[in-house]
Amino acid sequence: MTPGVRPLIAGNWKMNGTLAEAIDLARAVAAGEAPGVDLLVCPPFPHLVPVAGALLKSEVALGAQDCHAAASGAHTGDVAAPMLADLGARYVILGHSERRADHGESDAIVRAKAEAALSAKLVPVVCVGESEAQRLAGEAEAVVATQLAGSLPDGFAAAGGVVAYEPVWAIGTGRTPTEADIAAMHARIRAELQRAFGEAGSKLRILYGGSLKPGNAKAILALPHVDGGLIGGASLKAADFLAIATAY
Ligand SMILES: O=C[C@H](O)COP(=O)(O)O
Repeated sequence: MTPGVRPLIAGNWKMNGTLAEAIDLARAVAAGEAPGVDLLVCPPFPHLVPVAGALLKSEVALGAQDCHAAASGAHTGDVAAPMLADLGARYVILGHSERRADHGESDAIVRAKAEAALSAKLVPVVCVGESEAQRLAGEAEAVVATQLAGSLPDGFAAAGGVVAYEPVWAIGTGRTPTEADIAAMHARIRAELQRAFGEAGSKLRILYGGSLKPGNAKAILALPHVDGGLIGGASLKAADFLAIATAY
């Protein structure tokens, strides 16, 4: 963790669950307690409105998993950032490796989407991370630095933007980098944020994502510059999600 920075524990529900399951999950998370920690859940688009309703009387924030770079227009099947803000979302995940892979999202596209999010007063959660081949080649930090340089827009720091480091090979696999490797990468991301945004970059939240579970959360979340987590699989069980959130 970074001294003086309030941790963020975010659940990325990806493309999972029925509507009834989403509402039950949201209610269970809302009923939990994680003192000193910000909680965020990011359901699939069709579940955003009912989940917003389930979270109404709680402190748990709502986020989406993507937005379009344009504020409106002829983009069949897409969702604009102002629409998300309108229904109560406060955050939007952008540039997740699954979107980079499934939809060919480049750093430039992610940056354009982040600009749209900022314009709509949404906090972007910009994901970066290397492939296994890149890590084995010793390129992990350089790859992530390039992604950050290409993906983060002006105004990112002023809006309290969030970076999520997610090694692609650790997502949904049960594998994680060593604690030393996570700490080294988060230190590098911190240095890049400070280079880009000056002092404001010192306090931006840097999340770790990739097979974060109740069993490894305490050790990983205690590392320097790890200011929370972006959680996939384990966020689909309220007990596991809350166990991670209370691991500090
Ligand atoms: O956005 C979340 C990440 O992709 C991590 O997913 P995971 O916790 O299932 O490995």
